[in-house]
Amino acid sequence: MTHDEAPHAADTQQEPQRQPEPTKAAAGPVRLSAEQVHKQLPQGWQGDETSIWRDFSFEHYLDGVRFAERVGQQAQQANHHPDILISYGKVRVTYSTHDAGGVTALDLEEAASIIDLK
Ligand SMILES: C[C@H](O)[C@H](O)[C@H]1CNC2=NC(N)=NC(=O)C2=N1
Repeated sequence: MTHDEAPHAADTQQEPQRQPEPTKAAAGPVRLSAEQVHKQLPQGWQGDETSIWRDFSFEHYLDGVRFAERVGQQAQQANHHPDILISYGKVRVTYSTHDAGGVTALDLEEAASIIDLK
């Protein structure tokens, strides 16, 4: 081997063994920013990056109870469960995605849909 054929340092370094990319677990719903939530709030809803909520008014207490039952049935179907506060003449429904620690598209979708249950 002549002098100018001496191996360069780079030639002797082994390429680092690239580790295979770990398979990513299925990504859960993505937590939205306060601005994203504000822009996408369905009509009648209010909230921030931690949760969204809406008050539904009822003439009779039991109408609110029955509405809450319908919301609960849909929540079970969707596997996405809001907090439901039943008061006299009013039901407050609050959505957040526990698994994401904030508001996600799931919350916005469910919120937009439950007006049809009134
Ligand atoms: C295991 C079960 O599917 C999860 O805990 C579901 C159930 N319902 C849920 N409801 C809400 N609001 N947020 C969640 O993250 C959630 N996760």
